[in-house]
Amino acid sequence: MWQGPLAVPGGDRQSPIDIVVRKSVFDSKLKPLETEYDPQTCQQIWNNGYSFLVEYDDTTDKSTLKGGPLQDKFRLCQFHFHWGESNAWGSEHTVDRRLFPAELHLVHWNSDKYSLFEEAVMEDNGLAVIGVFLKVGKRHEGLQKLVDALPAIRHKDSIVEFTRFDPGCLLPANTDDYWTYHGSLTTPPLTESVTWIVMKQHIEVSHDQLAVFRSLLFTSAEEEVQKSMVNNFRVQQPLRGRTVRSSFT
Ligand SMILES: CN(C)c1nnc([C@H](N)S(N)(=O)=O)s1
Ligand SMILES: [Zn+2]
Repeated sequence: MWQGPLAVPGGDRQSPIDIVVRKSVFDSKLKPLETEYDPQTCQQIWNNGYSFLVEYDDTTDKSTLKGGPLQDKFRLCQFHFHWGESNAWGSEHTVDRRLFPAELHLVHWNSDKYSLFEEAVMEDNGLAVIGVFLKVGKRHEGLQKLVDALPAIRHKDSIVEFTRFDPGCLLPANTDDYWTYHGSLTTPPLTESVTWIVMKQHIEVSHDQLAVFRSLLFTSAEEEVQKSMVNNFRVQQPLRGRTVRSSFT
């Protein structure tokens, strides 16, 4: 799995973490999430050599997240996944040390306070990422359009147009129950600017759909040795005294 700098100098709010359920603190002030995603803002899907990203037009407040633990409105800029080479592991966060085969991240930035992602990524309250665990089970009909696009971006730096995709179809039925804590991006620049919102309820995808994720490559078309894009997750980081709050008892 991707390690990168094991620790960020002075980093005391790194992600991902293990969510110890019995140590999470119920907070009745936590509101339900409010997502408003416009499928028309979906632009392209590309392989960045770590994962594959579906990118949205974030020049206006058309696809937004508010509510939950957030005080401001956040704009969706992209979503991506982390997964393992086997169904036994692959997620970045764990729940009482339980690993899931994959994890979806929907990345948003604070458009009430900042005018660009690049600005927001440096600020404490700059980003909000929704994490959703994936389990292997029945086929996810909404995911299939995305799975069908993956062979076209097999290699690092390949990109294709990808439009009219509603990321809301990837959220679990129940988005009221979540854990939230202050952490960081899990790939470089690892900046400690993320309010994490990890869904309690997972979504199901089929074994075959997940197998297509694993057919992607870390390597570009020019490289002699092709490496399967698997285990693109960071290991859990120390909690360093942080409290994980829950929106449910
Ligand atoms: C620059 N952006 C949007 C990101 N940088 N790192 C990201 C990580 N993949 S994660 N897992 O969202 O922290 S997302
Ligand atoms: Zn991620």
